[in-house]
Amino acid sequence: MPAASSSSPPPTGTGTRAGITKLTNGRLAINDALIPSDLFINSQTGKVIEPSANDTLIVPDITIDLRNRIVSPGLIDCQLNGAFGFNFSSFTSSAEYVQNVHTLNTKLIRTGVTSYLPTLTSQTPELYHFVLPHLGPLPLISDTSNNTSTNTSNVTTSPSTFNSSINRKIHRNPQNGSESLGVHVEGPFLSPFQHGIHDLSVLCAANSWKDLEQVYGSSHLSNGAIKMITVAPELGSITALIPSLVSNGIVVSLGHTECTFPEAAAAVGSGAKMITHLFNAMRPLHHREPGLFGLLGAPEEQQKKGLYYGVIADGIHLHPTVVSLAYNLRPQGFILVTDAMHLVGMEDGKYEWVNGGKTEWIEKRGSKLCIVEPPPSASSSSSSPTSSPTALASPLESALSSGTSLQEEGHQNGNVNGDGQAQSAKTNGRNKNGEVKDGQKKKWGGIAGSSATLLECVNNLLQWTGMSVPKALTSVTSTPAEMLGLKGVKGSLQPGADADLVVFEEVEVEVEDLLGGGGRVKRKQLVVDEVWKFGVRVFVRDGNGDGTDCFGGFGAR
Ligand SMILES: CC(=O)N[C@@H]1[C@@H](O)[C@H](O)[C@@H](COP(=O)(O)O)O[C@@H]1O
Repeated sequence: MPAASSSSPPPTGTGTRAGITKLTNGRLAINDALIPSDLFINSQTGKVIEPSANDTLIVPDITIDLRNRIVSPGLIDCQLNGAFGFNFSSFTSSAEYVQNVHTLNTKLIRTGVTSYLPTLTSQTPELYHFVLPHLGPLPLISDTSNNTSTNTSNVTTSPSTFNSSINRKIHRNPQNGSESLGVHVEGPFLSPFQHGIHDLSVLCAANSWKDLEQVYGSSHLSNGAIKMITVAPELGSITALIPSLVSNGIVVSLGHTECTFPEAAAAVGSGAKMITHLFNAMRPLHHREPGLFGLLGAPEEQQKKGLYYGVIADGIHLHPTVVSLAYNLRPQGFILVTDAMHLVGMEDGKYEWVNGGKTEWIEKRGSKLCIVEPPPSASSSSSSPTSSPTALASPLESALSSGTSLQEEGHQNGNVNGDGQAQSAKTNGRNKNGEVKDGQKKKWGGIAGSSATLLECVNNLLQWTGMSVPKALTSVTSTPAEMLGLKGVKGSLQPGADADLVVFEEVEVEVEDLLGGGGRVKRKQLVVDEVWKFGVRVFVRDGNGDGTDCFGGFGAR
């Protein structure tokens, strides 16, 4: 583990080095407050530590003056499809894939995101089987010394063979950059009437655990690789399968759905606790059939286990006042997510994307991403899966009482007439612009995820609402950690938590008062100055060094 080098100022403590750093003169973001306090961290254990043990004051190897800057737990993104040119659904070879994931991790951490859920839009079973072994809380390493996570041979074996051949170890290595907390599989058990830009041909319904195993591979449902699954609760028997998912440590999130309120409530009763990008890719709130939104109307005492919801505050997906409204529905469940695609950090232009069984194109114009027709030079090609994705038609079809294809008829209770009665999507499906919605046809021009970083979303929230910095930070630190069952481990500055930290400089800007009826207002914005992973400083913003070392080497001193 790296220790302070000779170029560091002399430690203020004495004795042998124990890998302890004292961050002093900082303001710690804890709950809703910024608390002036020292923070002690241990680079050997990678944890935040108590300033004293057995009544003996801990002697730090080094003390760093934070000059009144803000110390936050590292940010957590629960929905990240890719960034910096790489999408998690792009698989060529295992070696290349592992390298691409590593590169993404080392870049992502510079944005303040120290852990995240790599997210896969609806894909073919073959793709899940190939990529899931590489995306879990990795790196997984094998028992044999010459068979590391970068060894590609594992991946060509069946998932069960793969699982039994490895010894799961999580490297707490700061050099790995941002850390996967497990995969978020957003699909393919989603409504064809709220598919957004997901490929209709791979959507399906699950009627048994076997259907889930067929899609993801049985080992990935039980070995921690999958941490979250987004499902439409009205499809097939997925609601009955939620308890099994939960007992395997998987968070069930509801989204891309036409569900009614009773269907949503039944799913929560079965153990679902999250909503995927609230407002986007779901039927809008109807005052006589509130659908998924009805869950947020339940009194707090009925939400004993808590209900959480992701919100994309990129300035494209939702109007600022809708973000503010979403926050006020249940602040303790509000989680900012990016839903970012590989176009984050890229120039404007058209980029390929593996969408289910096809190669498609996304165009970036400014911060907006849209799915577009392929450029004339490119042909929309099949990704040549080794077995046909139509094999999934059987669970999908058997989900329908009439045996009618979902793509033809839609969810029978999925839409609501003027009296709030559920009715066929075919007769009443309308999009939010009031236009008749067609669940079957690809809508060129549809929003295709975001190109925002999580910090940009935090800064938007600060700018639009004027809420306090620590409050905004809980939506990307302690709240997602709690939702993932990692309270006190991630997203926390309490002793015992992983010392994943971001040091922020706070700047004040004057912006248009979007929610207050015009005029100009002063708002706080955050800039990443430093990032620490497992107690080791891995990034320092250019020109912002304080003379002490940046051990990880991802950023300038
Ligand atoms: C990666 C992904 O699937 N992202 C969804 C997208 O599918 C959907 O089209 C969009 C807008 O949804 P809306 O038109 O319902 O607001 O939201 C998200 O970007």
